Amino acid sequence: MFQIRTLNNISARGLERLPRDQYEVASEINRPDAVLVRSANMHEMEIPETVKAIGRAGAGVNNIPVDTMSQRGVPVFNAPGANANAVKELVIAAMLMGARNLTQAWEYTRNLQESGESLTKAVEDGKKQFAGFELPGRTLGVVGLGAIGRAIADAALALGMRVIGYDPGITVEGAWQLSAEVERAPNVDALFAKSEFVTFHVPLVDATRHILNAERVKTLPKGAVVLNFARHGIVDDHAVMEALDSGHLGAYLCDFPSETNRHHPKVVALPHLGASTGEAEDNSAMMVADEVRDYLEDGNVRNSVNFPETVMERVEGAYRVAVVNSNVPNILGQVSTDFADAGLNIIDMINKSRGDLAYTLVDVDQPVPESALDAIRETPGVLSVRIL
Ligand SMILES: NC(=O)C1=CN([C@@H]2O[C@H](COP(=O)(O)OP(=O)(O)OC[C@H]3O[C@@H](n4cnc5c(N)ncnc54)[C@H](O)[C@@H]3O)[C@@H](O)[C@H]2O)C=CC1
Ligand SMILES: O=C(O)CCC(=O)C(=O)O
Repeated sequence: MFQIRTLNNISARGLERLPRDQYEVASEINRPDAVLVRSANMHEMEIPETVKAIGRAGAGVNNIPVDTMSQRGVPVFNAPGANANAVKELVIAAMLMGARNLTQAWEYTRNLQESGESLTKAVEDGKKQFAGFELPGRTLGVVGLGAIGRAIADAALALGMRVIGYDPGITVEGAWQLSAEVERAPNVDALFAKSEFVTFHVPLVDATRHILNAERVKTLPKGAVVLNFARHGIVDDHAVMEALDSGHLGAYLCDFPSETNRHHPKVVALPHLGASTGEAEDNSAMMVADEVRDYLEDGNVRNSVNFPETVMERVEGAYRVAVVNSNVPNILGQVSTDFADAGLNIIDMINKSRGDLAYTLVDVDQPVPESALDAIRETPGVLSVRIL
C-alpha cells in the first residue's frame, strides 16, 4: 500500500486517480511515499526519509526545496499548463479592471449615500473620475512565454492589442505554439520601454527576483499598468508604490497582497486566486496524481522539474529496478556488473541524465536478489534504488 500525504486541499478528482486498494491518502501520514502539495511552504518542513516523490498540483515550485530533494534523489513533479487558462482569464480581467478603473468606480457607487434623483445625479457627476481607455492598439509586454504567457498573448491579440514578448529560455515546442504576431523583445528593458501594460509569467528564481525594480520601473511608459500574477518577489513592491505615488504608473494589479501594497488606492491585490477555479484545481491534481502514480509504480518520469524525462514501457513478466545516482562516470557500468554477477539478464534499459542527476530503469528477466540491490546501493554516487 502506498502512503500519500496531502499538504493542501487537493481536488477530489485528482485523488480519485490513486485507487484506494493501493493508496492511502491523508493529511496525517507519518511515513509517506509521496507528498501532494499546492502552495504550502515546504522549505522549513522536515521531509521524511520515506518520501520518494513530491507532486506539486500547479506550476510554481518555489515553495519546495527542489535542490535538497535532488540531492536526496527525490523527483519533484508539477502540472505544466494545467492551470494556465484560469490564470489567463484572471489576468485579462485584471487588465480590464486597470483600463476602466473598475474597482475604484465600484467602490464609489457602493459608498454613495444618496437615493432617488440625487443618486442618479451623483452617478452621472461621479463617473468622469473613472473614465478609462480601450485595449485595441495598446501594447502588452509579456515577460515569460510559457503556458500562461502564451495563452495571455493569444487572448490579448484577439482583443486587438499589440503584444511584445521576452523569454530567453523559450523551448522549441513553446516557440512553435507562440503566435507569429507576438513581437520578440531582445531583452526585458526593450520590452519595458514599449509596454503600456506589462505582465509577468516567470518562475520565482534568482534571475527573476525583482525583475521590475526601482530603476526599471522608470523605463515603463507614463501611466503604464503592471500585472503580477506570477509570484510576490517578481516585482519590487516599494518601487512600484513609489511610481504609483508619483503618477508614473497608472495601476498595479496582482495576486500577492502585502503590507506594502494592499491599501494603496491604485492597487488591486487579490488573494492568490490565479489557479482557484474548479477546472484548474481538477486539472492540476489529476495531472500530478497520474505523474506520481506512474513514478511510484513503474518508475516513469513525466513533467519533473529536477529529473530527466524517462519513460519505458513495461515488458510483461519483467522485474524492474530504478536507480537514481549522481551524474558521474561508470555507475551504469557498475549496475550492469552487479546484475551480471547475480546472473540476471537485462531485457530493456533506459538511462537519462539532467544536470547533476542520472536516472536508470532496468528490466531484468528474474526476481532481483536483495544482495544485488545492496551491491548497487553501496556504489558511491547512488542515491536511491527501488525494485518495482
Ligand atoms: N497566480 C497563480 O495562482 C499562479 C501563478 N503561477 C506562476 O506563474 C509562473 C509561470 O507559470 P507557467 O507559465 O505555467 O510556467 P512555464 O514553465 O510554462 O513558463 C515559464 C516561462 O518563463 C520563462 N522564463 C524563465 N526565466 C525567465 C526570465 N528571466 N525572463 C523571461 N522569461 C523567463 C521560461 O523560459 C518559461 O518559458 C509559475 O512559475 C508560477 O510562479 C502559475 C500558476 C498559477
Ligand atoms: O495551487 C494554487 O492555488 C496556486 C497555484 C500556483 O501559484 C501555481 O500553480 O504556481
